[in-house]
Order: sequence, then C-alpha cells, then structure tokens
Amino acid sequence: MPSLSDAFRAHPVYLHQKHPDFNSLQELPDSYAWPQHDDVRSPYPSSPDTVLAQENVPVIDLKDPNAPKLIGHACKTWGAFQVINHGIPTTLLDDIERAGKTLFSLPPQQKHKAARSPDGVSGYGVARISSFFPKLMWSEGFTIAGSPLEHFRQLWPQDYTKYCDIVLEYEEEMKKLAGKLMWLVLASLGISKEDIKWAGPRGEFKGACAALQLNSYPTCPDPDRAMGMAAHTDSTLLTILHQNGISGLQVLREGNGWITVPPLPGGLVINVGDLFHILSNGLYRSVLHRVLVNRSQPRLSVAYLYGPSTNVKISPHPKLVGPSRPPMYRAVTWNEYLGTKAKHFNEALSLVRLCVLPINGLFDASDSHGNTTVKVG
Ligand SMILES: O=C(O)CCC(=O)C(=O)O
Ligand SMILES: [Fe+2]
Repeated sequence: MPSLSDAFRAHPVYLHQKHPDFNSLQELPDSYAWPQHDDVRSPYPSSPDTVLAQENVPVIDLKDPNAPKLIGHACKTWGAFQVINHGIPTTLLDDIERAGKTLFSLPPQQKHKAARSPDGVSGYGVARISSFFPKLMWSEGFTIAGSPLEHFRQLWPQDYTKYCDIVLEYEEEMKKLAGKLMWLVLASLGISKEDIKWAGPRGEFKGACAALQLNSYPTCPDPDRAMGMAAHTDSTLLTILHQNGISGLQVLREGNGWITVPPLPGGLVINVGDLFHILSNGLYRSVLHRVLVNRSQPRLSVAYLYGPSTNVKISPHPKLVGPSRPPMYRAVTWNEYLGTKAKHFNEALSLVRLCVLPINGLFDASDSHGNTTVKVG
C-alpha cells in the first residue's frame, strides 16, 4: 500500500530550495517581493477586513451541548472555526510550541542537516506549497510524515529522544481529537457511524494518515510586500492548527474579504479541507487561508494535516446526493487527489498567471467518466 509520503513525493508539491538566514536580511530580496499588492492580497474582489470587523471566526466550546449544531453552521458559512475545551492539555501545546521554536532557532547549517532530501517529504525546507508560486514565502517549514527520529538525531544529537516523545504524544492526542471532530462534523450533516464504511466498529478511522507541519514566520523587514504563506486550501479532511500568540492567519469569508483569526490562548483552529469538501458534496467548502508576516514578532504554527487511509476513496456521501443534488466530485484517494491538485494548480498558474488561485473552483466539475475539468476563475 503506498504511504502518504509516496503520495506527496509523487507530485511536485515540494521545492528543495534553501532559504537564506532570515535574520541576516535587512531588506526584502526580490525573490520574496510579491507583485501587485492587490493580486496577492485580494484573489477575489473583496473589501478589506474592516468592513466586517465585527465578524469573527466562530469559537466553539466542545463541552457545549450545542457544539454539533454550531460546528455545522461554522463549516457551512466559514469553513473554519476555533475550538476550546478540546481536551488537549495546555502543557502539550506549550511543549510542541517550544520544540518548534528551538528547532527554527538552530543555526542554518544545523537545520540544513535535516533538510528534505530531493525525493523526500519530511524534514526542513520552504513552505509546502512553494513550488506553485513564482515568489518565495517568508517562512520556513518542517514536515513530519512518519517517524521524526532520523531528522531529529541530526538536529539535536544529544536530546533528540525528548523531542521525538513530544511529537509522538502530540500526534497521538491530535489523532484522537481529529476523530472526535470528524464525527461531530459528520453528525452535523446527518451522517452517523453506520454510514461510513471506512470507519471501524468503535468509530475509529482505521489507518487514518496525517502529517505534522511546523511553520515559522520570522520577523520581516518589509511585511507589506512579503507573504508568509500564500492563499491555499488544505488537501486534507480536516486540519487542526495551533498558533502561538501572534496574529497572521487569515481566512477568506467568501465575497467579503480576509478576516484575521485571532490567536486564542489554548484554542485550536479547525479548517475544512478539500477532501471533506468532496465528502460533503460541496456543502462544506474547504477554506481559503493565508498568512501575513510582521516586522517585530516571530510567529509559529503547528498544523496537523489529517486525512483518510491511503487506500480509501473519498466521494460525495450518498446521503448528501439526490435528484436535486447530483454528485459534484468523483471518488479519489488522498494520493490521487494530491496529483490532480498539483497538476491543475500548475496549469492554472501558467494559464492565468495569478499569484493566488481560486482553488475552490478547480475541482467543481466531473463528467460521467470521472474526469475532472478545470474551471479557472
Ligand atoms: O501558519 C498558519 O497559521 C497556517 C499554516 C497553514 O496554512 C498550513 O500549514 O497549511
Ligand atoms: Fe493551510
């Protein structure tokens, strides 16, 4: 069975490029200067955040009996929400944040010892989506798909086991939370445990795959022309994101503009990913999001990218398909989906030369032979 690493490796999602030492740069190099403010920041005709300043991504208390209903509403209207009382110990969030901070503050030559290999997925490098954009992003990433042991041994020859333990515990807890959230989101669509063939008897998602993505956004000498992470949707079922206390993440409120997701102490951001978008037959759309940088405060985030087992085909759920709502997407494995997205991402990039792509539009059509057609714009 192909692993998720194989799936990522098979597609040009990763650039094996080296960053300079961000801290040594007094000016923004041209390769990091994004053209035309409006192109980068407003992929859709959109008014600035201020118009809807009173609007906030919903914050949902998972202990609230109304949580399923609130989650359904948030997924439908935003594609994202924050959760509190989620059961992940604050100490674990602090531990992973500290591990990330330690990792990214290592000397550049040390970090490069754990660089992604040319045919690899895990390790240190540029943002995952870099290869789709003509400019570089003001961020560094470290991807963990599978065991971090080998890379961590390179980074911290003395205490790598300590960091491995933190990552393992974090992944374990995230997996439980992701399963719980999956059932809550599914329940909000009227789908129960018996309706999902790829779930086990106790509601576990057998063989579910995930990757852990640490992102670091150093302070930037010219933040208005830089981009921490360009607008994208996640190719997941769900993403669980921990951000340190620094703002930067924004989500697109369709038709209205970019809204900052304020860091909430102990809160976690949940994004609807593309695979859930497909599963829900477009009822819950994956959220377009991006990250801005700033001049004085380094930002760190930890994204848990959650998806199905590699052999599971995700398709619009039969309960969400009917005469008035035909299936809008074909069935795909995570691997197949990544391939399609990478291919269309590049086609669209060269076709329309946009810096930011309307990804939500790329997979909206399928014919009876199961071929997707690209819709740009
Ligand atoms: O840093 C963030 O807040 C978002 C990171 C992100 O979107 C990703 O890793 O996919
Ligand atoms: Fe993302």
